Amino acid sequence: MRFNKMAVAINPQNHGFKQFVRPPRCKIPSFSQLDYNNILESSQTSLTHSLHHVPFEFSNIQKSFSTPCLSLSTRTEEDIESNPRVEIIGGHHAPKVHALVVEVAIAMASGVKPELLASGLGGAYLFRATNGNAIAVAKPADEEPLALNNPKGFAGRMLGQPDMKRSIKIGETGVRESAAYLLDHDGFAGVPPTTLVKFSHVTFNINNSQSIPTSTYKIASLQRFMEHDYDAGDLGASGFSVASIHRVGILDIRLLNLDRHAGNILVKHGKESYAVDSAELVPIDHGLCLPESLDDPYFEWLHWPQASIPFSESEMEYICGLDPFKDADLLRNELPSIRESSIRVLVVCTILLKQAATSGLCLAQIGEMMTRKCYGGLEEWSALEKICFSAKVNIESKIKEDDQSICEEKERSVGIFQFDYEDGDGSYQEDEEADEILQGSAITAKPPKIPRFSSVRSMSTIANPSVFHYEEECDYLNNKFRSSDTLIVNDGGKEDNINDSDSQKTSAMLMSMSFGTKNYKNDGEGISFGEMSSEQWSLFLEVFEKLLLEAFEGKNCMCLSKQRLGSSCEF
Ligand SMILES: Nc1ncnc2c1ncn2[C@@H]1O[C@H](COP(=O)(O)OP(=O)(O)OP(=O)(O)O)[C@@H](O)[C@H]1O
Repeated sequence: MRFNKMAVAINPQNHGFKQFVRPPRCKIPSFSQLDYNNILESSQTSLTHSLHHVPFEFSNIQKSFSTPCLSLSTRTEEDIESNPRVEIIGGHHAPKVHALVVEVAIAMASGVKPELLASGLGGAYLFRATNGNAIAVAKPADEEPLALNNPKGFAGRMLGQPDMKRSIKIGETGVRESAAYLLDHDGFAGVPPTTLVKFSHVTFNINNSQSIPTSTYKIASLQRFMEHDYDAGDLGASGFSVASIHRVGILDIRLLNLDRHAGNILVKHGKESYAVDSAELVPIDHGLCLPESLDDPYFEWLHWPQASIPFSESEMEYICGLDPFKDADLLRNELPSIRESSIRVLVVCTILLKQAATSGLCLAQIGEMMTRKCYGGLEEWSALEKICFSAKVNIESKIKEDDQSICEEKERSVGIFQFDYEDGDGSYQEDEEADEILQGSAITAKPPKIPRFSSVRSMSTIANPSVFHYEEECDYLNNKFRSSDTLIVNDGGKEDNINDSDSQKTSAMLMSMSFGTKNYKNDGEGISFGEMSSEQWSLFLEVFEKLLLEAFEGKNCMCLSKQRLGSSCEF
């Protein structure tokens, strides 16, 4: 097929592609003259890019050679229904993705079939144009590593079950690929155009063993194919520029990338061949970004010397310009299937990046703060996790105090049982005494009682987290949660034992800590933020930012970079 015989027209009324009938002797612009991107982006088309919507003029393709969809006039509805199709289903407003989808649609219309790529653990397929040039890489959700239809022998789990990482569910990596591209503002890190699509009637892998009826469509990520010479694993890092590594690292920190191994950085040499610094790095494979809880990231660049060089002025400008709340809204609008818990991880990590960079930390130091350590087979929480845990405990105690005040207020206003709590002078008794009264009392209906936290810690801790101490707070919580006979009466009057579910988990978590060294051991569950109400979330962020500031005190990037680089390393 010669592309200069093809024309694309947009119908502004329905924002879709309109069948295009060329008037006689009308000049058709050549493919190169068509500014694909501008036409497609300005149309704001967000509808199906199905083949029967894409108009073609095929001058040199024989009908017998092509797929039925090429003959617009003779197609029946049935033909059209079974034609291969591709449509965008997430990230509609990302730049350059409409053009990509159209190119793939055209290729499919020409009978091109996706080719399974050998590398990677998941099903990744290459789409080529009819001239053989690679256009895009598609990764169907049900062919991810461990998923049902994985073509490389790593199948078995149902969609929605935990992926290779517990904090990401199977079948949900494609949406993360699309998110990474959306969040890579102005192509800062160079993530190739990526979108979430639905392929219908396209031949991908189906494992025969499954008894479930097969569907005619697959959800997949679709990414622009990037020409490259190697991946970073084939080369030493010394040929990469500081800037190119920083850009990838900044993205990984914001997105808490759990999978930045060297194979996920493509390397393209500059025109002036193999000169140092001329290599362009292209980050791919962002399926394990934005976990639903804090997790252990993998940053290949962490020990590359370039990561210890301070951020440049322009990098600082980019970092300072990041707005985590705008980014969160962008994801909510463009990719509604991304869970709030993942969006909150993005917010936390972006705040960390911004504060750390303004405090003078370099990429390696920030990456280290986010990475768990392993001692003798035991995993220790990362510094970021410790700070988040601390902020969570801090706000939990405030929330419980608030709940308690509400309960007390209720009691006062109802006016019953009040005598049980009051001293002779009418003042309220301290926790222990009140507990004794409650447990020993013969009253049938117990008033609501929530475990209290030290009143001394109350609001002042929230207002000034610097007075918060892990040991004090955690010892207190441990003691509280250890007493199995403590009861809560919730609003509905139903009794719950405090030793179940969340409280038990919290208790176990607290018990597993070594307070002397603050070597908090990880119990496998990451810290998550999804369960917080919006008020709790705002409060959490307030405390988190204050604790972060404290953590950065005394750290100096330059000292560390000297240590790391020695004297022979120059960039
Ligand atoms: N945008 C792209 N441009 C060029 N090549 C690509 C692109 N995306 C993927 N590839 C190629 O396809 C291979 C598999 O892709 P990818 O790493 O994304 O798949 P995966 O199954 O998620 O891999 P992994 O096992 O690392 O999780 C890559 O190693 C790379 O060679």
